[in-house]
Amino acid sequence: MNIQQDIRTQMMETVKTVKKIKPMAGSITNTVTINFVANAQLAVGGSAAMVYLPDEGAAIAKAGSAMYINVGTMFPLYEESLPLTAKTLYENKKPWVLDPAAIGIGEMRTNMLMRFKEYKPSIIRGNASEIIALAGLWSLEGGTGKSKVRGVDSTDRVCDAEEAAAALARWTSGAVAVSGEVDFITDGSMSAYSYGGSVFMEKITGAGCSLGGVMAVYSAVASPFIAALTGAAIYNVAGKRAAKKAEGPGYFQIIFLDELYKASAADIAGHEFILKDMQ
Ligand SMILES: Nc1ncnc2c1ncn2[C@@H]1O[C@H](COP(=O)(O)OP(=O)(O)O)[C@@H](O)[C@H]1O
Ligand SMILES: Cc1ncsc1CCOP(=O)(O)O
Ligand SMILES: [Mg+2]
Repeated sequence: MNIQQDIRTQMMETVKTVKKIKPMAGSITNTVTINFVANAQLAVGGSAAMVYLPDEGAAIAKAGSAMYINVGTMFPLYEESLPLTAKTLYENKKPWVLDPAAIGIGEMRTNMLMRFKEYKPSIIRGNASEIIALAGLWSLEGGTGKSKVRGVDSTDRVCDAEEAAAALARWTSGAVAVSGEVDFITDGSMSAYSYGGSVFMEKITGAGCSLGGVMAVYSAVASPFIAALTGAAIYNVAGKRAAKKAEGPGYFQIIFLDELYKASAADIAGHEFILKDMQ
């Protein structure tokens, strides 16, 4: 079996296993898109639990199979919740996904993201500007000191974030997914470009956040690279199909959840992605 086929088989297994065993991936995520994240996790077959308090973060980190942390909206409480939860995940060897949403805004978000460096998230998912800024904050190659994130949006191209993504993945020994028109996923040695989706995904809030939540669900049953690539692929498939039925972002968001629910291992069999060896 060639490597592309082997990876595709692992992605298909990941989709099937999640639907079968319904792994629970808890979240501490932003208040803007929290409902959409939970719905997306349920749509692919996972189980969701959103928490805020420090002891709940630590408890759900231990009880769940994986976890999702997104720093999109900060509250004073998180100064305690976030490091404690990340530390618990790291010490208990639980896979976890970090979305450095809105990196660059405010001192507390910067401090929290700096603390996560030692707790090595299994998957880091962000748009190009967020990935470049996180690599900069962690003093890794490809990063820049000055964030070009515009609020939560990217002003960089995915291709400009490849070096930063690979450096972050090598630091964590995990995977990094850079989202955009074409998604780039890397574990620092093997990389993939995943195609599909829709421009409507830029016109709704939470496409990126919910993708991170879904990657957390997949990380419960697969390696970081396979989990991240499977998440990107299933979003590419569902987004492309939803766009054929929608005339605007409102209906797109609804129909996208239906397409996410319907997307199957068989759809991964026909999904377009290209592998690239980074070494
Ligand atoms: N122009 C586009 N065409 C197709 N898919 C897109 C486009 N922009 C974003 N996406 C998809 O939307 C999802 C979220 O990506 P993105 O918008 O980059 O994240 P964020 O919302 O965090 O900025 C990903 O699945 C990505 O593939
Ligand atoms: C608009 C906004 N503001 C703070 S968090 C957030 C949600 C961002 O969601 P996404 O990055 O998935 O579009
Ligand atoms: Mg985002």
